[in-house]
Amino acid sequence: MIAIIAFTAIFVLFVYVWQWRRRLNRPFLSIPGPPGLPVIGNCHQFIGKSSTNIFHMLIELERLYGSVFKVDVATGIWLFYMSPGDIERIMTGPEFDCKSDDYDMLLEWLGTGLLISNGNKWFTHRKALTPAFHFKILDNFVQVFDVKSTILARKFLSYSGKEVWIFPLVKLCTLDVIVETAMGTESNAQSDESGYTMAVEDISEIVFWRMFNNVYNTEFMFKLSSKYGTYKKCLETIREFTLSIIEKRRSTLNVFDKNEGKSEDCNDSTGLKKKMALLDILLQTEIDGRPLTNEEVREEVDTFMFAGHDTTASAITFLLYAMAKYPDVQQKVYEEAVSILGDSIDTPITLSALNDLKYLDLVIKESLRMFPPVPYISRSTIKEVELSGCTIPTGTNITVGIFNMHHNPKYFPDPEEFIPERFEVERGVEKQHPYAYVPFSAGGRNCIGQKFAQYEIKSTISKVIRLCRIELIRPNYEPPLKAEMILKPQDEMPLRFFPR
Ligand code: HEM
Repeated sequence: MIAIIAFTAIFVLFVYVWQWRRRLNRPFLSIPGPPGLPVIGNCHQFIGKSSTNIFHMLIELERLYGSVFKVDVATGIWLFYMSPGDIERIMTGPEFDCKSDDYDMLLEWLGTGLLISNGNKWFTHRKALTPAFHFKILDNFVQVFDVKSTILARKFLSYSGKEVWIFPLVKLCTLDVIVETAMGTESNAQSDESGYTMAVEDISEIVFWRMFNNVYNTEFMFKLSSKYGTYKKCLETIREFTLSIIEKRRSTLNVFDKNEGKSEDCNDSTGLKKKMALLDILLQTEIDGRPLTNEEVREEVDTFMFAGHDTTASAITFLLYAMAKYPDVQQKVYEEAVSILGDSIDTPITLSALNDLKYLDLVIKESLRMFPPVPYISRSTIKEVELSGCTIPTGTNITVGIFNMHHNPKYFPDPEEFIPERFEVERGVEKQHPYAYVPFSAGGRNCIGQKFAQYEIKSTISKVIRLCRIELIRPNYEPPLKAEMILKPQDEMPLRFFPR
């Protein structure tokens, strides 16, 4: 009797789930995608897969199904878009302005900082924080970029031509930069080997693993998993580091107040504080008619620390690799850097000199095309929308494949060849479709740190290249890639550096 009741209950549940999933799938019938199983959809295809495997699966799915496809993750359908027309719609349409559910996995770490927040909170914070990236402010940061990249270049040379795993070293450098600029706090991560970057590395991997693993999607199951302990430890390390930075800056500002403004941070003739840090805005400005709470400050600091160091580290790492792989490009970058900045690395760099490095601009663009630091971004529809001939219901998760689009031969002929000249104005590759090349995203939710990143990358590369000649560890070495939230070299990118 009990067996019959249990069997009937399971059967009813199965029919219910099956019907519910049929309704869920109905709007997307015209969109192609890999065949799935009746109740779990494509979930089983992601279980046990590493971030490298998942990245390759997404590339393969695009090859099989084209630039629009779906993946059935049992609790919903994920739509993937990889053509410029659709991406223009998604990046500029207010109905796509909301971040998708998978960003929820970041909530405990980043809170609702600028990257994840939506609606009024996002709008007011974005407006208040935009001045922290004003041209005049960036001008003050160039000196920090310069000092920190000199330390990095000297570290590379200290390996005397032996193999160096550059990604961890570059991350420490970009961490120093973001802490000393945006947070206005002295940082020596390159000499003190901060545990922060390792914690970010581990937590990013865990968060990505959860995004594609439906079993551990729920809090309850995640807490039972073997990764939960590491996750909590990482959070603790990150939190401790962030709070110490906020505390240090608060004390500096208190001293500044007591000295009635007589400090290194005095106003200059433009009326902007000479070293007004993003953190100062967070600590001193009223948003929505009130100061930010400690938790709101912490969320933004965590957000900017992460978004501002891991992305630029990825960009610089792949650029150094590209120059090692293409010695003729490296030579041209070197010659331009010496002709504009001189060969003495002690001469301070200026923003206007960086603007004159035109060939380096092309090389950076090409590297961000081939290796976009943010390979995928996700949104959720806030109302029913038409996209690519399909009516998409409210609350559907949509992923934009920046990496895939940047490698599409239709928009970038010979996409696997490194050709900086394709970005020359006369060739007009960017004009062909303005949304075919979007390493910093576009529209209202584009990267607030784009200019900051571009100057930091330019400053770092022009410094390293004037001090070092870069070589691959062996001819034709190709780094295996992994894509979590950030595109990374799976093996930490080994390269060799020799003095000029
Ligand atoms: C090469 C370096 C960088 C790249 C390729 C990059 C790329 C991007 C992309 C694609 C987005 C959109 C993300 C999404 O929609 O989910 C974004 C957003 C963002 N980026 Fe960057 N980023 C870089 C550097 C930086 C830096 C240096 C900072 C801070 C100093 C920064 C801060 C942010 C923030 C706060 C957002 C969220 C903006 C918003 O939603 O209003 N990024 N970035």
